[in-house]
Amino acid sequence: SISSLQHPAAGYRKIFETVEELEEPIPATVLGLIPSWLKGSVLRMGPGLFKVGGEPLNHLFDGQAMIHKFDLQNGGVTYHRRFIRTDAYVRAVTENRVVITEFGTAAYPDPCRNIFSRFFTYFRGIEVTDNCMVNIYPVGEDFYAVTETNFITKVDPDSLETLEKVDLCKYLSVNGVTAHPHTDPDGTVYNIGNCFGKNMSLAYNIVKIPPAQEGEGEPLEKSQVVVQLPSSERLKPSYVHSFGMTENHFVFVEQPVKINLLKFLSAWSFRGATYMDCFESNQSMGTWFHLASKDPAGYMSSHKFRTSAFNIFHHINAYEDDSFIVVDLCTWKGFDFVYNYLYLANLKQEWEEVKKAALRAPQPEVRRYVLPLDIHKEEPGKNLVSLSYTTATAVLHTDGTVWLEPEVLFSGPRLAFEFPQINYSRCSGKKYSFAYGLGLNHFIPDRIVKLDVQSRESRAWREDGCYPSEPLFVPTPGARDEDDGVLLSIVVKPGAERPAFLLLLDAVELTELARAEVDAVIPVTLHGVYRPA
Ligand SMILES: CCC[C@@H](CCO)COc1cccc([C@H](O)CCN)c1
Ligand SMILES: [Fe+2]
Repeated sequence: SISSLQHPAAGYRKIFETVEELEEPIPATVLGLIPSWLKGSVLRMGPGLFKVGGEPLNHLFDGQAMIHKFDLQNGGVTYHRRFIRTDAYVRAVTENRVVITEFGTAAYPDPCRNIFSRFFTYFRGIEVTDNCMVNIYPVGEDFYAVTETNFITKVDPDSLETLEKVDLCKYLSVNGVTAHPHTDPDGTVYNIGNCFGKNMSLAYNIVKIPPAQEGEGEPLEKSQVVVQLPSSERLKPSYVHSFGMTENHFVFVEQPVKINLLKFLSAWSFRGATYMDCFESNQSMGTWFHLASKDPAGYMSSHKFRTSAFNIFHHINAYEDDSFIVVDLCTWKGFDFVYNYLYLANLKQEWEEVKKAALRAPQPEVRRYVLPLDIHKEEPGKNLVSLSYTTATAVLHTDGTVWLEPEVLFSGPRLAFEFPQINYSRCSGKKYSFAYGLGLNHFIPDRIVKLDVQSRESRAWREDGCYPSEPLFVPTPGARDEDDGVLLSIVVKPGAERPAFLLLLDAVELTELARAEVDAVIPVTLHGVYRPA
């Protein structure tokens, strides 16, 4: 069965190894039939260089950013990839050492500098990284490759050339924004980010970038902070990876994984400090849910939702039903930071070791939380959720907080449904039925999963020795059904004659339509976007 997938050969190591960029796109060998309407590009970001100056980069999120593109047209497919010319990449390659501190790897002091200049470098803060290896998304007519800091990089989605490094601090008071923005049908882009501003009590800013107007210049010039949300702890804001957005509300889940600002903002980049060193777990707060109205934008301070501790990276979807907000999440139970288990040395161990390490990690679970909007006239102690189709509960306490208990939509021993995707243009912020995800088996990606969030049934695609990526859903033009479309995933099959392919699955049955094989290994990719031709 699916749950007993084993990887004794440890083929997964291959997706964490350095590859070279391509000078020109290469042709793919297509097996099967690509739907004639499927014309466009799959664009994905991930780490491509895992070693600098002979030294390994330590963490999954340290590798230097590489952009990947599969072009589909007239049934033919080509593959291209380039390193993004970030400061982090260019300076590392030029100086043959890690110059910019990455998420889990500290910059090496410049051996050529004398003791005095090294001493003063010691006292300047770390140069924030622009290593945009996490996602790529459109803002107006432009495409940006991003990480979660204040630097985003404009790229050419056809040639894959690096165009411009943009500092969001020029436009917004944020220290960074997530790699998971939401986009309205009109093209308005929303995001959330930490703001280590003046009094540090308003710690999370929701930002809005208006749609591109003809001849109106740079949409980023017109971006603005629309909501400020308070931090549960003044000097320790939570790490935020994504957020929820319904038709009328924003949902922010404040997790007990905190950024220690005294460490993060400290003047000195103390010996070999990295971003990972600045995290700590709050072992008592549990997890808080915050709501804000969208238009007019405003924080809803009287809605204080509390539940037990979990890590949250990816929201699946959120929507309003009656006077409730339904929030579907990929959670990891407990306050221990899941990223502690994502060091490359861990992920590249023998399979038995990988399984042992995952035993101690937070356990994954897809959960549905239901937040009541009307909580004033109710008496404490009663379950306020009256939606017929969910067992999630919400109980008002005498202190004015509302305690939430979830409904579990998917759970398996160290089997995560992660990197969730939906039919976004049709269902984002609305009641929906289907979520597609990457199945992580003790953190190793080895399945593509479809979850029916109504029936709680799931089905999976897998193949021996294959390691897929996050699946992107592309709706069939003019489709009637929500799941009428194609799933696109980059699959690595180490040792095969053509060791990587773009897999095209029918999204209804998860049956294979086609695969476009290339004579190249493709390292792990985190997130991406399908760009119709
Ligand atoms: C102390 C953490 C600071 C926050 C930014 C401040 O808002 C995260 O900063 C980074 C830095 C480097 C790579 C990343 C990756 O995006 C993570 C995984 N997606 C995040
Ligand atoms: Fe993510």
